[in-house]
Amino acid sequence: MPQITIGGLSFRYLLEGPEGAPVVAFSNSLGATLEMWDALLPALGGRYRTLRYDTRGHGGSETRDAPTEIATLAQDLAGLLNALGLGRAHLVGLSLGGMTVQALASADPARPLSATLMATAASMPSAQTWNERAETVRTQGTAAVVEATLGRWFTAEFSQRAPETVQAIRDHFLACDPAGYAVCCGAIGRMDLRPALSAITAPTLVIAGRDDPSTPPAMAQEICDGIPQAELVVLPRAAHLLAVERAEAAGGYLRAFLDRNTSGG
Ligand SMILES: O=C(O)CC1=CCC(=O)O1
Repeated sequence: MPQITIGGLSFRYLLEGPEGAPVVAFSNSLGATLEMWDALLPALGGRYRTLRYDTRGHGGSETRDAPTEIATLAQDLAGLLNALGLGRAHLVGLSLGGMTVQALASADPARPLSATLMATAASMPSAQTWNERAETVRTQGTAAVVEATLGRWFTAEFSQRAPETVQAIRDHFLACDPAGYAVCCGAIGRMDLRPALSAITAPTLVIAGRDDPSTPPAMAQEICDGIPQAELVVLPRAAHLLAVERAEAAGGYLRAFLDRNTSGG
């Protein structure tokens, strides 16, 4: 898979789809990789050029083991789009990826053609909780938190029905660099994007999972309340990693939203 250097760090990415088509860029959640979008992408029907990448410190992307903010993750995404000559794009992120998209869309409102924020939040309690999780992972690896994490990411029903899918996500999570994971925990703990939400002028779709214990629908509602042009969808039978668990449904809402916000769509 290709690598590209942004700000002195090497990032793993995947650019697919017809050249010249509108670009849709995808940003992954904490402890996942660009493969988390595999099941959702077919819903876009080959109409879009899709860019996926591993967030710094995840999968095949490097990180610096130093305090890092969500704004820095947003600069990574902007730098990647610029380096690939892609410019404006529809931005899609889940959880940490959704925080990255909120930060980029508020810092540079002209950048997104639209923003889709899945299972995410503008602030997450509490800094202490995130620091404790970071410390656990630094000292014991991601294995120490994998069971609890998968319990938040998937409903019990889905874990029983799709064990191979869950296993693939588990494998990526276990392979995540502990420092990369911990650095992002610190960024989430310090994050407060709420004052910046009103700067987002792009059409915005917020998708929440009704059964998501990590970023429940109330957090999605808070985002919607802060963004002038936001619409909310709450998916039933969906825990946190709804782009995997409800790939078809989430992909269907995304596709309809993108089509509505693409000229000629
Ligand atoms: O790890 C979790 O359960 C919740 C989470 C917060 C940010 C993210 O990407 O995942």
